Amino acid sequence: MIRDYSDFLPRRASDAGTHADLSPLQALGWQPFFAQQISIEELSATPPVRVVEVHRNGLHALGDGIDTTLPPRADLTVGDWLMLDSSRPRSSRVLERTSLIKRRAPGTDRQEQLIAANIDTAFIVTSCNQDFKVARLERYAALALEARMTPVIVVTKTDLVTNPQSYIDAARAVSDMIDVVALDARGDAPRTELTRWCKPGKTVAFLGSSGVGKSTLANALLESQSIATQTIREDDAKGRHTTTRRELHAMPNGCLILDTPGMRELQLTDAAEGINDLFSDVQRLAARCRFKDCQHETEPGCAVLKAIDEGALDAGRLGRWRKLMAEDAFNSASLAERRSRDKAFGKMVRGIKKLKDVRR
Ligand SMILES: Nc1nc2c(ncn2[C@@H]2O[C@H](COP(=O)(O)OP(=O)(O)OP(=O)(O)O)[C@@H](O)[C@H]2O)c(=O)[nH]1
Ligand SMILES: [Zn+2]
Repeated sequence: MIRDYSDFLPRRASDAGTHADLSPLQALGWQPFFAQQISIEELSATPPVRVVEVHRNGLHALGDGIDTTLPPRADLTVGDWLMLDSSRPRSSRVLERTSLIKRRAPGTDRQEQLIAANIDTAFIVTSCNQDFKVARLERYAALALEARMTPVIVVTKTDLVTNPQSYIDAARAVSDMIDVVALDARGDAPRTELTRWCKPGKTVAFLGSSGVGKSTLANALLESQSIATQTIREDDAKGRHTTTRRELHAMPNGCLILDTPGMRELQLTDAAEGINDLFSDVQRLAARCRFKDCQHETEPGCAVLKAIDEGALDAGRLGRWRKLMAEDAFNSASLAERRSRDKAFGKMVRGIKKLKDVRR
């Protein structure tokens, strides 16, 4: 099948404005952070390529004059940079990432699933309807902070409610470190409101449930209709999971955009730091409790309970913090368990092999 990648590749410099200054690699999001990891010899033997799309049969990767498909690899995801070893593509070295989004895969085997790598800004998208849930915003924000991305909350569908301000206020309460943008995703607003995070050579991603307008926002920034969108169900405002692939697209100015499929379930794993960063208000209070190991339940001298009593902290927020910490601890512990089990199993297999070799 021949695909048209013209939509991915940045347009000619003449209609791209600032993008004229970018080298072909920079136009794919190449940054000094990656260049620092390689030697000149490595660069000439194995040129860098970026995974721009993940599909079932492989990974589509682009580089300077390179357009190739690599076999699928569980340790690679969209946005990754690797040094392409054309004789042994499977062994191509993956460069250290500036950021990595992962989650615990849905289902019973608590495998870690890589969602995207090397994203600078994460637009966390929700709408002024039943999708709007503070707990979900906190979950995504903790994930973004843990992944070392800049989170920005985008509240769409402001045109569908008479009082969008209540949604905006609730979104602002998630963290005073996180910017909140509220808009109608279908008009010019995304371009005027979101472009300050969309600089040439940077990579931004849209995260959020199905139907909240991620593809609509991406299309607005891409100034095209290349990503399909679909109306949501009227009864519960749920989307129809229109976006199924994870794929990078280039904006006319040379910023890269990742549209992700709506995630039905987002379980945090290894995200304690992100959760702590997001709930720094609770952390700050907890530091003032009389007991170091205060559980903020019934202890005397508990600064957290005092703040709730005085109305300075919302009891719901404390409850959600507890829940995320517990979930993260559970998922991380079972992941650690699984890793050590796999290690022990590997050791046993190697042991048996050795034994066989000796017997031969
Ligand atoms: N009125 C209104 N409709 C919007 C807005 N943003 C998106 N929509 C509509 O909501 C529906 C879903 O939008 P999409 O952009 O497909 O949502 P998505 O988040 O990409 O959904 P998935 O691809 O399923 O994950 C479409 O019919 C859009 O036109 C908005 O701000 N206002
Ligand atoms: Zn306490």
